[in-house]
Amino acid sequence: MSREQQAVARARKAFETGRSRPLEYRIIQLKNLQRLFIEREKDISDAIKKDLNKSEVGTQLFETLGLEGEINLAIRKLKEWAAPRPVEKNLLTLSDTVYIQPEPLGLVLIIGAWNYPWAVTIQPLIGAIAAGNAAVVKPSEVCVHTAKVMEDLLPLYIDKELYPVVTGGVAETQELLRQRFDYIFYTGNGTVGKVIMEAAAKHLTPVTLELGGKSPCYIDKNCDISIACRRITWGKYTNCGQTCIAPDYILCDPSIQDRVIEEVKKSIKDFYTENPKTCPDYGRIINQRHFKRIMALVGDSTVAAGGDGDESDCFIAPTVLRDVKPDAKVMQEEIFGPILPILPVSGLDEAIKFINKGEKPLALYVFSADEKVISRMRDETSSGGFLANDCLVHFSVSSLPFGGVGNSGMGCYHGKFSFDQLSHLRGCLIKKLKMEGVNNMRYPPHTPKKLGWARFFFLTTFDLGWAGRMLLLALMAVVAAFVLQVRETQDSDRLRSRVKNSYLISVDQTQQPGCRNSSVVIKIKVLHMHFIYLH
Ligand SMILES: NC(=O)c1ccc[n+]([C@@H]2O[C@H](COP(=O)([O-])OP(=O)(O)OC[C@H]3O[C@@H](n4cnc5c(N)ncnc54)[C@H](O)[C@@H]3O)[C@@H](O)[C@H]2O)c1
Ligand SMILES: CC(C)=CCC/C(C)=C/CC/C(C)=C/C=O
Repeated sequence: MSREQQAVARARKAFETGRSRPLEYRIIQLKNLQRLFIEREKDISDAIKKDLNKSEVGTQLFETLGLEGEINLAIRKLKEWAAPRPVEKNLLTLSDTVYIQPEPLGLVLIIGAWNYPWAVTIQPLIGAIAAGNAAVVKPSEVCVHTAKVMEDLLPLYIDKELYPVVTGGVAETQELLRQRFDYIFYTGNGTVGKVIMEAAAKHLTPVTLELGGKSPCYIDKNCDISIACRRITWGKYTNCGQTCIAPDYILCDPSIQDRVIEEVKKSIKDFYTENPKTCPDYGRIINQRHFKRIMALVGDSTVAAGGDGDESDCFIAPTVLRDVKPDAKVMQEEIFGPILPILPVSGLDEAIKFINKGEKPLALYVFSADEKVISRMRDETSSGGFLANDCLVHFSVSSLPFGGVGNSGMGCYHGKFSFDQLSHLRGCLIKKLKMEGVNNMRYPPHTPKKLGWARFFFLTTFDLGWAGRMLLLALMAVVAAFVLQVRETQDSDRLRSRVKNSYLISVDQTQQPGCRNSSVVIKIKVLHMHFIYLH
């Protein structure tokens, strides 16, 4: 058996023991993971410094802080998320117990990317643990030092059989992909995303694909350009542009292009000093392959700021390109580096048209003081996430689903969305072996009269509204009081047992059953009614 097969087999066996299921066990694992981030902060940031030249504070701000928040949330909410979720009922199931019971999927494969190696690998793991699964964790081999730290540290803190770390590159990942999983959660580029989906299809394994793409950023004339550019500069050059939701390019009116360039340059200086190369908060390109790829994108456009690089140090200066044409090299792929092209457009209409010609992006940014501009941009385009007047911060909001649409991915996570994504939401209906008469309408022989009853029971909906619900509650209270009184005052055992067990809905229809639009009078004689949920 290969190393990958062994890890998968062990994790599957551990899942089958059932120990990942109790909520207490999940919470212990989450707390242990929390402890890892507190106790091993230095190991984590030293490795990321070597991989991506992120500062210690930067690593906490962009990677571990969010993870700690997600762990806290999962611990606090787990009981609520994992509890049965009562649902509305129809007439036919009024006396049944009807609910959604989240259950673990089984064994999950998590394949992480290199650009935020902890955030994008451990955040799905938090969801997998919370949902009661086992999970094989495959960090990106591109972050050599971080992958090693993850491989060394995770088994010291969390159940190493349930949540093994498998390191390696393409060959190892493909060996993993030949195994059977119950879910695959992949973060990375779309080309590999297709490889993942193909492998998953062989076992009918469902997938989440967290991909990337070109996230547009429209700056309206009607906005505070200085503030807009400060926020865009932060969103673009954080982690040297290697952020899945970084604003990829700017669309703006030609009349504000010069001002935008000046303001971006000013913010670059404010954030990263006159010499970003020596600034501890300015990152590096992950490797020389990506360095060459990014530098080659600049060639056929006009540089307005930066443009220089040092291959030996994987340094590329924060760069702005002006008057960029849609067919320029930099517009043909996700940049994933510190290059910010500006494409002049005549206004909102042209910006929307341009965005809609491309693939659906992971994020879409609009800067405007005009709410109508923001609404039009939102309503006339599609993207994984949508932000007005800021960049990136939606990633930090656990109550928002994070994920792509179309070419930018499928599925979503964060907070409860991670829990739901990695759970099976099992529909449950618990009936009693009583009231068999009600079922006659569905048993042969099928007749038009029975169909009429079935129509009524299936199609009648309770759209009571707030006042109606209050009225029904009051009615139930009266009924309950009546039942109690009956129980107290009637001595007869015979009568008492009849009251306890009877539950009758009698229906008088003013027209023949089977006719549409029949007006219906329902007389409810309820003596023992069990509502799990009254929405
Ligand atoms: N949506 C998100 O949340 C998100 C987050 C981070 C990055 N991204 C996107 O990821 C991309 C950058 O990541 P990347 O793809 O360069 O990361 P990467 O090279 O680290 O690859 C990601 C994972 O895929 C595996 N892999 C690579 N080639 C493979 C193959 N041929 N077969 C099987 N597995 C293979 C790697 O081992 C790695 O674990 C960008 O497009 C970025 O936008 C998206
Ligand atoms: C610090 C605040 C407010 C937000 C963090 C935004 C950010 C840069 C998150 C990282 C997003 C991420 C993992 C992207 C993947 O490529």
